[in-house]
Amino acid sequence: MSRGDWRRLDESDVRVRPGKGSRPRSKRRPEHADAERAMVVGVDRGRWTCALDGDPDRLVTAMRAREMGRTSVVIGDQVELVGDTSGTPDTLSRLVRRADRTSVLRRTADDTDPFERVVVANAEQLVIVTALADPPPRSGFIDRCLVAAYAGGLAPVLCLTKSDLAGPEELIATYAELDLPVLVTRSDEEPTELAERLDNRVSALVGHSGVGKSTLVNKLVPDANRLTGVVSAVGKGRHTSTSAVALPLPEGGWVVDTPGIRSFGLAHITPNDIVAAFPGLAETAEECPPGCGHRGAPEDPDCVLENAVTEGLATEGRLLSLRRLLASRAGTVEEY
Ligand SMILES: Nc1nc2c(ncn2[C@@H]2O[C@H](COP(=O)(O)OP(=O)(O)OP(=O)(O)O)[C@@H](O)[C@H]2O)c(=O)[nH]1
Ligand SMILES: [Zn+2]
Repeated sequence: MSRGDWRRLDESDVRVRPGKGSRPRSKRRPEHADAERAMVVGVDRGRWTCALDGDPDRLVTAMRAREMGRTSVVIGDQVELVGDTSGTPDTLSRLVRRADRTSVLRRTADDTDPFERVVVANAEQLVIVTALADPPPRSGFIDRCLVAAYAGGLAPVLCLTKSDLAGPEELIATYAELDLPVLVTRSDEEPTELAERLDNRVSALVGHSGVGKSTLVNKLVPDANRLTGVVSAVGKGRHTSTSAVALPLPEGGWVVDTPGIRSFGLAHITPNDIVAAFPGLAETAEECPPGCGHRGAPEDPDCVLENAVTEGLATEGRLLSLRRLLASRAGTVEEY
């Protein structure tokens, strides 16, 4: 493999296989039997802020050990630390291992980075924050978030803000066939239902600027501003507002704010990745010709997904919703 090919490999695909040959020979590193588990809650220029045992009161700053190679470490990753894990200012521990991920959220390639990167790992939910007005909702954005969630292994939740300005009925109807929990909030009321859904889970929040995401985060995490500073400062001074941080919820669990993410990387996602998140339709898709895009005529005239509807495995609306998502991945739906 050439150097260029290595760069193209997403680091999350690289598995460290601890075979006999790779066992460390030095007695000074006896497989890190004393390593402590932690969750990554902040990342800033080569320093990782980690919560030991996932405890927000035991934050430690770590640097990556050389043996980690190119393995990427992002917010939400479960890692193992050795060395000084006291968390005392100006101490650094060493990050020696990263667990396999249960979910991934990728941001798109852009001018500064030509590769799609995982930016949040292991989040259980993706909360798509959309204002009902000011700015107006864009179903293209919601659809692309849904695709990223389904393909990355996160359960999507739709949070509709600013319900004092417009009603949610139309959007609720649009997504009625997707088993998508929809929560409605407004800034003059407490987001109780949302707080319950986030309780004791790791959830990523995404939304455009101005939709009221900060307003929500401040209600969910009363100390959010100070904590953002603590988590992302990591002993290096300045706080970069574009890096994602995980903020601890008062009753347990974390919300990951993603200020730097404007769009998700969907280029690597195949139609089958999306269909797999649709029980009933996924089984029928196995009867489709190889490489089927599942969008029906004219793009995929031999697609047999309609059979799922005639056989009662899925409703017509559900199939249409799936096909709308497939189209949004293909980039034929208006971009946001
Ligand atoms: N009418 C109304 N306005 C709201 C509501 N929630 C937030 N706003 C207003 O909408 C504007 C944007 O809110 P923010 O919470 O800053 O939105 P954001 O999504 O974090 O935006 P950025 O900070 O730019 O990322 C502010 O002027 C808020 O006061 C709401 O429920 N109803
Ligand atoms: Zn098909």
